[in-house]
Amino acid sequence: MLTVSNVGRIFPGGVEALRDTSLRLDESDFIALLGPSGCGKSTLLRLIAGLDQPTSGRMLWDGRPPAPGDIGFVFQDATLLPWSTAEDNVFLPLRLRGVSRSEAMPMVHAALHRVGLTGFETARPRALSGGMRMRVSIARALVTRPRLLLMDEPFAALDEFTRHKLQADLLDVWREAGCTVVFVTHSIYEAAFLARRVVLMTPRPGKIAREMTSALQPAAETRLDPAYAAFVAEISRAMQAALA
Ligand SMILES: Nc1ncnc2c1ncn2[C@@H]1O[C@H](COP(=O)(O)OP(=O)(O)OP(=O)(O)O)[C@@H](O)[C@H]1O
Repeated sequence: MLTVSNVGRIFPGGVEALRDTSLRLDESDFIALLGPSGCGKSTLLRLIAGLDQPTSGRMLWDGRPPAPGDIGFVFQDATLLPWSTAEDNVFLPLRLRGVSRSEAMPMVHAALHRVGLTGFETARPRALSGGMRMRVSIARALVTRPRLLLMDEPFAALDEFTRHKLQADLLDVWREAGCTVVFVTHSIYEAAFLARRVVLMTPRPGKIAREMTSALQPAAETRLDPAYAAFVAEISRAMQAALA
């Protein structure tokens, strides 16, 4: 889908956020960008989204470059419009593209259903829990049927129980939607649970230290699988070595 080729990003003022970074994104892949604060994860995600341009290197899309709606973005904060209902928040990206309300509603309701929010269409954000607000945010990103879903620490502010539930549900959503996911996280446990490929990044300057492939079949019960514990240990060792 996308080849990131020897990309660097130096910000005005001289901070080298990314150096010589290469990464391939395939159709239907699930990639975690894992590393400590400041290693350039968000910078790389913004470059993939086209929200920022590299200082050096190239981003090469296979076939046509993404059109509006081909990329969905989910942030740590759900960033919902507080005065709008769940339905209207999910409608927003379609409304901005000129889709009428009557044409959009079946798609909006399908997206809300996909994240388990049927029955909450007319609820406003303040009436929803943190996990439910994040579900609305994911539905809003899915409603345009993106080929690529970019997620920047979306579950970091949630409690552990809610986080585990959303992680398991995200795997179902990913399988159903068939899109490619790039998921930024600080958590080794989260990366090991979700991703097919875990990309380890290190700071100063931000770069990719190593890429690891998962042998797990991701599912809710994966957390109890000794192979999951072994993968977590393997990533921890690799991260320690990369940061040494
Ligand atoms: N717009 C900017 N201008 C200057 N420096 C920046 C800018 N954005 C990011 N940086 C710097 O680039 C480096 C990488 O930042 P980035 O946010 O990509 O890291 P990160 O791995 O996502 O960190 P975190 O996990 O804390 O979000 C950091 O040193 C950061 O301070």
